[in-house]
Amino acid sequence: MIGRIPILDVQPVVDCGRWPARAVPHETFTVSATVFREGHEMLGAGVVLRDPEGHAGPPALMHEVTPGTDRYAAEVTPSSTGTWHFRVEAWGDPIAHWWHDAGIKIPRGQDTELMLEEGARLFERLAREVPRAERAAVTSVVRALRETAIPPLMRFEAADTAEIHALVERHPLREHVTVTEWQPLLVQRERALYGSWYEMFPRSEGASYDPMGRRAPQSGTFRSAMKRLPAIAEMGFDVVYLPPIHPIGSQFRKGPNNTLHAEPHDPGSPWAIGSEDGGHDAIHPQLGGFADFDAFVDYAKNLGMEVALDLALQCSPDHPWVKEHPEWFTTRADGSIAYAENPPKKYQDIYPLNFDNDPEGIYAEVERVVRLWMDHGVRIFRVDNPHTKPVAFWERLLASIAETDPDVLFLAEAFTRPAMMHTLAKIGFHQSYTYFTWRNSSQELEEYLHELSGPAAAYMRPNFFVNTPDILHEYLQHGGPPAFAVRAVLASMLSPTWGVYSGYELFENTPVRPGSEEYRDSEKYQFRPRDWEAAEREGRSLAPLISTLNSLRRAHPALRRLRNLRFHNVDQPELICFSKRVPPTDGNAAGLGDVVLVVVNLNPHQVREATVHLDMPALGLDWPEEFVVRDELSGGSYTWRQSNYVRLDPHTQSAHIFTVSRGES
Ligand SMILES: O=P(O)(O)O[C@H]1O[C@H](CO)[C@@H](O[C@H]2O[C@H](CO)[C@@H](O)[C@H](O)[C@H]2O)[C@H](O)[C@H]1O
Repeated sequence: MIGRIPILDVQPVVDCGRWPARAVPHETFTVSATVFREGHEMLGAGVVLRDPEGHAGPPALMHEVTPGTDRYAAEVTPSSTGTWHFRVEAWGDPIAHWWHDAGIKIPRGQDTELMLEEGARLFERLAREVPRAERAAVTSVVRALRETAIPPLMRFEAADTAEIHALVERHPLREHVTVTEWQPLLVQRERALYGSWYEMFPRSEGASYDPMGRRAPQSGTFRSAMKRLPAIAEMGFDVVYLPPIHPIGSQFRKGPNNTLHAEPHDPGSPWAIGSEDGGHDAIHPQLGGFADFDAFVDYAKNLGMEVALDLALQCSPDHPWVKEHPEWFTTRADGSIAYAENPPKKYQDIYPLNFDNDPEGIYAEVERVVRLWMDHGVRIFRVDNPHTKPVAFWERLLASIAETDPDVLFLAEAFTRPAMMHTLAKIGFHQSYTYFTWRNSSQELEEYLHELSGPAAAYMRPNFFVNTPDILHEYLQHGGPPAFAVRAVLASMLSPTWGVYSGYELFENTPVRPGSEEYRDSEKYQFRPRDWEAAEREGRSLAPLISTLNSLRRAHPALRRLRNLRFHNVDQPELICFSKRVPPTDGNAAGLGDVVLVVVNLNPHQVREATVHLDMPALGLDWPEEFVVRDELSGGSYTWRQSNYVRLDPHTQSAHIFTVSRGES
């Protein structure tokens, strides 16, 4: 049944409530619904949040988003992790109705005494419902409405003050209260939404590699890779993500630059998991043992970082599962097993698992493997190609892990069609890789970010990697250091979670061949030691900018959110302008809260100038106001207004990152 006051189309509700909407603690989000009623009686609506212990808070009053649309909205903020619920309540609002009618009739002398007495009775009812401390204010309104010695308009005005409106807003007199179903809201730890990721191959750190091939290369180890961790922490990263660390197969091992022939000393792709040394539950002997891995994880933790591990469910032909469980693979008519593919890419060094041959056996083994790494301190998994495995498998695995360990997070690396990407997020993946690397123009970025920060943000959280070992976009290949700076600013300011694959800070930009997005001499197939210190010493490093970006993200709560992203108009297509704001939480209505405003020249070669036209309310400002912007990259301060001139030269500074205040410049 529809209910006394119709409430329709409640948002955010994911697939009719089949899966919960998501948030992190203290993340404010909007609940909206279409609410209306018969006739011209007035109504009120509110959102009630119920915490994981079952305590429901007072309704957050909803307001009509645009007059005449019947679409109401309120912002709510869960305070802790766990399974919350929310519902929308609507009610007839007789006092609002009386205010409206009395405000028209009394000044005109129509039904004056009748209207005043009806008002007095409504406030009498209200006096019985408000908390004791507020009662006196209400009864004084009742007395004033009945004070016949005073002119009627003054009696009405006594009931129409800002204080009384605020009191009624806090404690509305509600009739015909109608409620929706409780809708699920899963509140997960902050890192599910916000974090800075750094991808590194531990085998490259401390490796020796002679490009002339005179000496056999030597792998780095967890112990040598640990030496790199302080510099990563120094750049402000929160998560160190390691590609697979397991033994690597030798059959069909790939050689340098993805060739199909490997010399005996070639290390192979880390994603070709499994050899006689073990499979997904083992560590590559060249990296060290479990004690070394544990030491790496502990050291990262001491530096304030978490270690994320790759979960790539595939096997080299030498993986123990191939011998022990031949039924887990698809055998062809000639007895062979087809290699894996993600068309047009060919992975000749690995076999895919067939999840339908022994679903229970594979499930049990994968859960065992995941829990084993969890026991070694891994609380984040980057899942390789989840879209090539059954969705139901992931839903079961992620639910089972969440039941015992809700802090364990999974990032989906699924570059595929929207239906699959969105569904993986809905069924439990905490984060998703995105198409950010391929969105470079202002129009592409705005359209894509509208999608990600709009309704999809209720269940899908983007991770904006600027590059990966597989993706060196042509913008980086041809744009020089300014292109690297631009993309780092965009990723770190647009998305609460962003990531960098090592070498980015050294502006590595050589593709294996023209037109390819693969790196030349890719670390996927060979060791790649780098001289980080020399690069920094000689000013050939983006590390200082990355540190600044990450420290701004830590200092500004607005940057740790997604749903608060707003774009502003610029009269030059190669400039983009956007802002993020978190309003004040201390009730200081005059304060702006935390506001960051970013302007970027997307052209890495040429100066661009433009006028930026700001959406002032999005910044918490009135249209005619002047305000102060401080550029956190250059240190300069300017007085700005709604329209402002901007000039950005990629060879000196491609972006302004402004913090906004009403203070002095
Ligand atoms: O298929 P994607 O583009 O999403 O890439 C991911 O998965 C690949 C397969 O695991 C992985 O590819 C790398 O490992 C393969 C197996 O060893 C190898 O054949 C490929 O040449 C190598 O690129 C890719 O790195 C990963 O991001």
